[in-house]
Amino acid sequence: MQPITELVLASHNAGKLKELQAMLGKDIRVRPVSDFSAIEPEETGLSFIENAILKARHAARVSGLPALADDSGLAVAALGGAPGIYSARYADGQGDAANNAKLLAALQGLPDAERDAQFVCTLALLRHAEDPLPILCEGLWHGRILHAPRGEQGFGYDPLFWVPERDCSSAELPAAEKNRISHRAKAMEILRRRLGIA
Ligand SMILES: O=c1nc[nH]c2c1ncn2[C@H]1C[C@H](O)[C@@H](COP(=O)(O)OP(=O)(O)OP(=O)(O)O)O1
Ligand SMILES: [Mg+2]
Repeated sequence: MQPITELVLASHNAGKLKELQAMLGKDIRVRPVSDFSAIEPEETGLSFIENAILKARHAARVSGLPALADDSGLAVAALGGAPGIYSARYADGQGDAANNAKLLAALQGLPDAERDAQFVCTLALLRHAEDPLPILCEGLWHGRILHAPRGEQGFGYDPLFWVPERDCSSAELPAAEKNRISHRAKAMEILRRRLGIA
């Protein structure tokens, strides 16, 4: 396989872009898809990986570059895996604070033992828009949903996600530490191996 030296990151999420850039930027020249197009493709897939592929395909098409997409979310056991692939749209597009408030309300009164959750990250890398064999990677990060937000780092659901192996919320982890142990870090480790830049 031809080595990849430049790629487009198929995300419009600033927090995610920052993490992906920090994880890849030293080895590969990365550019956000917003350099090429402001259009966000509709995430019509029924799985993380389908949505990752359709975002990467769109970015490859508008940029002419290899494209990496991340489709991720939070799966809460007590909610049957919700919000899952709908994590970004959980509170109907009103943003992170509304998503977090809705999640806290949905779990109100549940004890810690019933608040298990995992972050899911899927990555899809397409060498070009018609790539018939995308590189697909996934990473999971187990934790628990807090009763109130904690911490200022990160983005999305980080203030509500308790990280048992560090005894803090994921919004209390320094960025470099989150980037070593998160769902995204685990998926990225697999990708790096596949690309031969491990
Ligand atoms: O490390 C994380 N820490 C906190 N929250 C996270 C994380 N990783 C994903 N999440 C949440 C954010 C969003 O509610 C959803 C992803 O939705 P997802 O569609 O993949 O991304 P998005 O719409 O924000 O940006 P884009 O699709 O342009 O990449 O999961
Ligand atoms: Mg999205």
